Amino acid sequence: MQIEFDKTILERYYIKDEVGTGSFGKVYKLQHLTKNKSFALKVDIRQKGSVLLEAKILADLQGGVGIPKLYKYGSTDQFSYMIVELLGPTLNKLLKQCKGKFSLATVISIMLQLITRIEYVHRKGYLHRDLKPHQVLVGKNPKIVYLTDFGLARKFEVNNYHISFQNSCPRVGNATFSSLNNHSGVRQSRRDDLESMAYMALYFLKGHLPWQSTQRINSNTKWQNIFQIKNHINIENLCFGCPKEFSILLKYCRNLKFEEKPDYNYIQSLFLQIQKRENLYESFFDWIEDEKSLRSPTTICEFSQSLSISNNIPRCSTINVENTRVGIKDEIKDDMNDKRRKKNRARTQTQMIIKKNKKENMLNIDIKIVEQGDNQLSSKTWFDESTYNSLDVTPKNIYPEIKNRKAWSNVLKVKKDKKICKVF
Ligand SMILES: Nc1ncnc2c1ncn2[C@@H]1O[C@H](COP(=O)(O)OP(=O)(O)OP(=O)(O)O)[C@@H](O)[C@H]1O
Repeated sequence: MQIEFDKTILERYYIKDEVGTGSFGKVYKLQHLTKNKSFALKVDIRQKGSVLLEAKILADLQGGVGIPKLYKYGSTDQFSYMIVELLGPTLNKLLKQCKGKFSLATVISIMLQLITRIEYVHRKGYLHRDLKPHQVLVGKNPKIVYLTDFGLARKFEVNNYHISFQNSCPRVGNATFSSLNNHSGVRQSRRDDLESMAYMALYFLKGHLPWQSTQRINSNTKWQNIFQIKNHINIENLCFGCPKEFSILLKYCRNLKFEEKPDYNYIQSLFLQIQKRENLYESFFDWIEDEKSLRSPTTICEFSQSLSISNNIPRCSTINVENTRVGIKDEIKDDMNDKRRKKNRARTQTQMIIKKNKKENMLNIDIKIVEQGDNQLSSKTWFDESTYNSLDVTPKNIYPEIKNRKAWSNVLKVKKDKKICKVF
């Protein structure tokens, strides 16, 4: 359908490009004729008034951080529309740009903001009911994420009364990120938004959810197939490879009662816990250019050594320990102010790959020191012999499962390019 835009909406604006399409309509970039200002125009071509309903909800939500500003809404003979703040790409688009996965630091930075957005919407008495990566967009400031598309949002609290429990309700929203209760026809409440949020966190970190399929099937079959997998998969298997807090979060969301107010601070604290433990940046986004360069590590040196072992090493495995603290020589430490020291530490990673060669009863240790981004101290200065000697790596860090310290009684020295690495 070709839209003839009404002059009364557009007398001061012109439409530049289409910036998105959804199931209810299209979104265009709108440019002011004289001022250098752009907006987004969301148009409901099916004339069902869904954009008007969304605009009214958005009007109620105005003032929250990460909630798009609403400028105007109304309808013409042909369509209803709203003019809102023009935002940047969706997280789904950014995920594709970042090769299908976000780093742990980025996932946490996103989730810390998203939980605040959801809490805000809930505080205003609304449920979003359709959370997915397409609905989260970055703003002009690419470090701020916005929650959008309130087309399916509804009140869960009217005159301070929580809506009543119901089952046999029609499913609402999208199947991939839907809560189990929504799949089963249970009326949505705050807990369902949070369960969707937990699936988003997993999706961002792993790049895929086990129930996602590229098969073209009708909507009903899709909902059913997804439910089958989502309902039967063990949470630990689903969260395999992610920090333990991801499974704790999902269990927490699934155990919330229908009317229960989620503990948003607790959820925040789970993510902050990971951030602290893994020594991650507080606000890190893979899609920001200079942060991208930080993500492409430069290998400074690699060592390999085989160690004869007679003890029982629990199992043959490869362990990649990232973000291990790397010691810095004292005089270099003195040169650095606190901020720089923190930055340098966060930008350096020691990766240790430990493989047990079962047949020969040998333990192969590969140590790789990588530096992320540029440092004021060049890698040559930084990684001299004494720096290697001060590597703060303990067997426990390297391989926590090794109980018998005898296996490590030998100090392992690895010589390569006249540099010495000492692993205690
Ligand atoms: N304010 C905005 N600024 C820039 N692009 C936007 C904005 N709002 C939406 N978009 C783009 O338009 C797309 C569709 O918008 P939206 O999700 O609001 O439409 P919808 O019809 O409700 O979609 P859905 O099928 O997801 O319910 C978004 O995925 C996004 O790419």
